[in-house]
Amino acid sequence: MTQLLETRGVGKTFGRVTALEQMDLVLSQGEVLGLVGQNGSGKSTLLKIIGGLVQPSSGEMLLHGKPVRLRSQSDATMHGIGMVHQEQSLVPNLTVAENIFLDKPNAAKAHGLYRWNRLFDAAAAQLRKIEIDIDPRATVEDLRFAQRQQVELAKVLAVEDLVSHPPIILFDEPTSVLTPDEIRLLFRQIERLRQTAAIVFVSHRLDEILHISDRAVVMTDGCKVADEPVTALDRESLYRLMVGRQRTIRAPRAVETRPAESLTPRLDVTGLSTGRQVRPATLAVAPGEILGLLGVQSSGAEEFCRALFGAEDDVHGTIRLNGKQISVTSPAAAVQAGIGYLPANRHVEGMLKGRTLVENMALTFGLDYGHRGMIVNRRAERRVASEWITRLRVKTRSADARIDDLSGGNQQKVVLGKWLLSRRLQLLLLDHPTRGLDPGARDDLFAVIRSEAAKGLSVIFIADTIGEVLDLSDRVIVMRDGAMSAEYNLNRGDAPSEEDLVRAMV
Ligand SMILES: Nc1ncnc2c1ncn2[C@@H]1O[C@H](COP(=O)(O)OP(=O)(O)OP(=O)(O)O)[C@@H](O)[C@H]1O
Repeated sequence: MTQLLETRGVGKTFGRVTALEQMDLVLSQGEVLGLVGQNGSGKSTLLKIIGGLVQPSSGEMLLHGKPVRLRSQSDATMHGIGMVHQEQSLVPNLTVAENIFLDKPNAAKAHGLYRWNRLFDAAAAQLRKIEIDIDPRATVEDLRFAQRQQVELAKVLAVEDLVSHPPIILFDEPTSVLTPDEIRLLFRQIERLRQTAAIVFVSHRLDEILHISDRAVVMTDGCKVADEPVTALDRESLYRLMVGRQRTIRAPRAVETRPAESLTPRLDVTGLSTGRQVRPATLAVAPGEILGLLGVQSSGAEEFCRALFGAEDDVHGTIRLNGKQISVTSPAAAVQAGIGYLPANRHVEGMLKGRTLVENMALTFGLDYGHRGMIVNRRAERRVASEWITRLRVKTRSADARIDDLSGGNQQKVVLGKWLLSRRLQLLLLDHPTRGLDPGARDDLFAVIRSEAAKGLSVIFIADTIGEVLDLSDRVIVMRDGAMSAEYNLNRGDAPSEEDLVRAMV
């Protein structure tokens, strides 16, 4: 196999934080390298260095055997290195075609100006290449999230046609926001690319790593701790290498530990509908119950949760919390009533950028720890935030670090902590809470949710996978086309097969 890229002793420090240490890695043409590691272990940093976005603090990189210094992302692009980011990198008010060629300075241009027809034709060819039917003239902000993700892929894969040598394509957790169909399409592209390119694929889903990769590299605290062909690995051994401990298998919750049904429901919803996607729904959730919602995208599950949080327009129906009717006209009203919501898109809705971990965590319920009326007790806030930072194993140098400086998965934990530290929280709505979490962190999160539920917190959660729903929930409701299509009470012994659930979903 031809060696395309080599990193020799590459390291990166951010102030006092060492993100990457002495990384030696070889990438060859025709191979898919699966990169795994706990949240904050340095995977994104390594990818960003290879992709030209971050400059290493030490070590060197060789491309086709020659030392190279990549000064920017477009420098990397011109060397045939493309990267699909965890967050989308498109410019919303430009067309699809402009976005695809934005970082390719000379494409479809004459005297520095676009030749529009040529640009649109070239973009159409790139979209066709990856079997995507999107108008290259459309403005990106008018596209749905999933379509934007596809444009992102087209943009990156356009580097194939830019260089005469084999490209290097980096995927940083590409599947966490994709539906199963979109993942299949992505994997088809990776199989096609495998013929010519070298690929690095980061995912927290170990099954995906084992399925698509030839080799797996495991990182811990910025160091490479294993580099093995996937044929020598299975789910368990990969988990152990990553997390450093064996998986704890959940003991089934005994039925009698569940709250009696005669209790006033924590949440009682009658005829709740939203103008666009949810048809009138009636449901009750008991105190301490964990209800899993399953559905394909556009099933209405997300909108249902957002409606409960006052974040949807045109909501009808009645919502009772602990028997009392409440009017959830805005997220502020929902918070006031004791309802929390972890959004799937934490970067847009969940996080205060530029602020510290404590500020983010104390944002909503800081006043719970105030004394003498409205005066906030900063010391108490800090103490409680620090307790949750420890409990959720957030990897940070300090509670006063800026949230921006944390890895994606650790940011997710902070946004969740913001709700969990509340003393008044009655109902927590979790929209894809495990997105971006490594498998160990996911198990930790489930343990925390179970323990809070045992203390009485009611939880409704939308999971990434059927396995997660079955793992965490007491009861599962499947939604299809805005209505509830099936219900299974796992604590009462219902044991739906994956096939049952999929049938109810589609
Ligand atoms: N710009 C930055 N400033 C300060 N620290 C940073 C910065 N970027 C990353 N770090 C730190 O470097 C370490 C590695 O982060 P990185 O994002 O590479 O982890 P990761 O393995 O990709 O994590 P995740 O799985 O959560 O995405 C973390 O401790 C993170 O806080």
